[in-house]
Amino acid sequence: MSDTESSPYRHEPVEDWYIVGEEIGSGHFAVVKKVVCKRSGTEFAAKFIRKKRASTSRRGARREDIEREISILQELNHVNIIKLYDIFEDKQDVTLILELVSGGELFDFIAERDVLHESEATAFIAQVLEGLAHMHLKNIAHLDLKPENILLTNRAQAVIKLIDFGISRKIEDGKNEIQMLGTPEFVAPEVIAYEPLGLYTDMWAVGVITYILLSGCSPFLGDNKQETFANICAVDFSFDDEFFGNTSDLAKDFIRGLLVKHPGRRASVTDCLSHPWIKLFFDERERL
Ligand SMILES: COc1cc(-c2ccc3ncc(-c4cccc([C@@H](O)NCCN(C)C)c4)n3n2)ccc1O
Repeated sequence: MSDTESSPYRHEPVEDWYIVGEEIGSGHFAVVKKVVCKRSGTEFAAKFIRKKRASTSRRGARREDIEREISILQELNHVNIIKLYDIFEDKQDVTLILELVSGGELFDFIAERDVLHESEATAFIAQVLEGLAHMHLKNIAHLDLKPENILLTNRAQAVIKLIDFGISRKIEDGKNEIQMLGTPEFVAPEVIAYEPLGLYTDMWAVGVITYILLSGCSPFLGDNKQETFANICAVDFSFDDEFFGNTSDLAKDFIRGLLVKHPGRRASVTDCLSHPWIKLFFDERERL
């Protein structure tokens, strides 16, 4: 019996239930399209994941990777994490029906603004931390956190949504021997050193993202991947006055607590949520 026939996913054609629209994005072995539910008229995002056809093929996603991403999405339920509503499967794709997020990527928001005010940055980072806290409580690490994988519901009072759980993992007994690579600019030293990854690997990426939000610069980016990796392993970063001259000491302290080589000494998501720089955001939200 083929995988398709025995799988628990819906085997009707997606097109029977959804009007498939424009492509809104793409990732590894997947394209994301806007779709409209024929019955309700509601818009969703559909992630069409191309399946590997033969074990020797280099194209397509492995079944165990698809099933792992689905299992992780099914376990998560948080306002800052993309919601999974339905799953279809046919001969060539597994298709995830997901909530549609219309404000684009944080990456583009930063590019348009160059730098953000600290209050804007804390508003984004606090929500990333709340989504991560939900994941880390379930021992799930994202492992590919970067501005392209943080979407905004709108550009005004933006709610952020974490996406792309394609390399996410359940972390058993605090670490995982998986060998994998996220995006060079955002990977932690343990990823480069092929040492065990953990929830702490996400926290390094939060430090890099915060640094970028406040300065428009990437702390470790070199002229090539090797140089970037060398900068990361040396934890070679600084708060150049040209970009951080007006940044608070609290913000720099928050970043310093995350860009720490030893995973055991790196700030956890709980440490970050109680950091004074982030507490300012929550106190303000309480007050309003
Ligand atoms: C759950 O995993 C994913 C969800 C999505 C997703 C879900 C809902 C949704 N609403 C709007 C969008 C959207 C809008 C613009 C660009 C992208 C995205 O493809 N860019 C992310 C790039 N990333 C995968 C490196 C996605 N999405 N994307 C995209 C990739 C994923 O791996």
